[in-house]
Amino acid sequence: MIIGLTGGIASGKSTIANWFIKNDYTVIDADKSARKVVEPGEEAYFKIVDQFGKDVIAEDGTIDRAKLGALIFGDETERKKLNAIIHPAVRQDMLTQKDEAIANGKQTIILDIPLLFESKLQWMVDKIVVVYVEEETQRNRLMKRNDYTEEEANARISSQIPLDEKKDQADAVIDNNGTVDESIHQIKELLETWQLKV
Ligand SMILES: CC(C)(COP(=O)(O)OP(=O)(O)OC[C@H]1O[C@@H](n2cnc3c(N)ncnc32)[C@H](O)[C@@H]1O)[C@@H](O)C(=O)NCCC(=O)NCCS
Ligand SMILES: Nc1ncnc2c1ncn2[C@@H]1O[C@H](COP(=O)(O)OP(=O)(O)OP(=O)(O)O)[C@@H](O)[C@H]1O
Repeated sequence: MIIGLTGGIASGKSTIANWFIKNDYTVIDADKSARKVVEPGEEAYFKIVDQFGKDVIAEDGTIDRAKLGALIFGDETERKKLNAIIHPAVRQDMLTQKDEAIANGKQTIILDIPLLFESKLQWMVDKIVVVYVEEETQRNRLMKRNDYTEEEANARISSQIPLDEKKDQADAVIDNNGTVDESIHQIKELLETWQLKV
């Protein structure tokens, strides 16, 4: 079964995904693919420099993620331009990894895709799990993790579909407002219900 693991920025997807990885499940991570496809020399790298200028190149030649983030979060037009460059490459990379996992006999494959709903990728998965937190908790965790100001956190949160809306479209919801242990308990219940084998 192909599971789409989604949620919002800092809602706890990686925390849940790490539990799956520790328990030998196959997890394919869209954020990781998004980093890989913009490495120097990749097609998307050149397109980004063409589109956003040389200012977004860091001293070591890689894309300066903080600079690019400052340009696109809070500006929908710029964000759409970046998405149009990166998303097709990310999708292709994830599909390749998924096919490899299937060829290797994996029973359950978890696609960790933050923008599953925004990018309308429901077709890629059999079931959707949303990692949910209330917006205040999300903002606080994001500010703490990334050392963002409230304004920086809000720009990122408001560039995504609200978690309340995503929750309503999920096949299952992990409520991550409580402790990590409480969330893990919910995953274990889900594994039982859906009979998910490694
Ligand atoms: C703008 C970039 C360079 C900022 O990098 P940074 O290291 O600060 O953030 P990181 O990549 O770790 O993303 C953190 C989270 O931000 C959110 N996010 C990232 N990109 C976007 C976007 N285009 N729209 C809405 N939310 C986004 C996601 O929840 C993601 O998990 C980077 O996020 C990026 O390249 N974004 C475009 C690609 C993309 O959409 N990635 C998300 C999954 S495919
Ligand atoms: N149940 C929890 N209790 C307290 N802190 C938590 C909990 N779950 C996650 N966190 C913390 O909140 C932050 C965000 O979690 P995590 O990195 O897993 O989110 P994410 O959804 O993967 O984020 P992103 O989309 O930005 O990659 C991290 O600092 C993490 O340690």
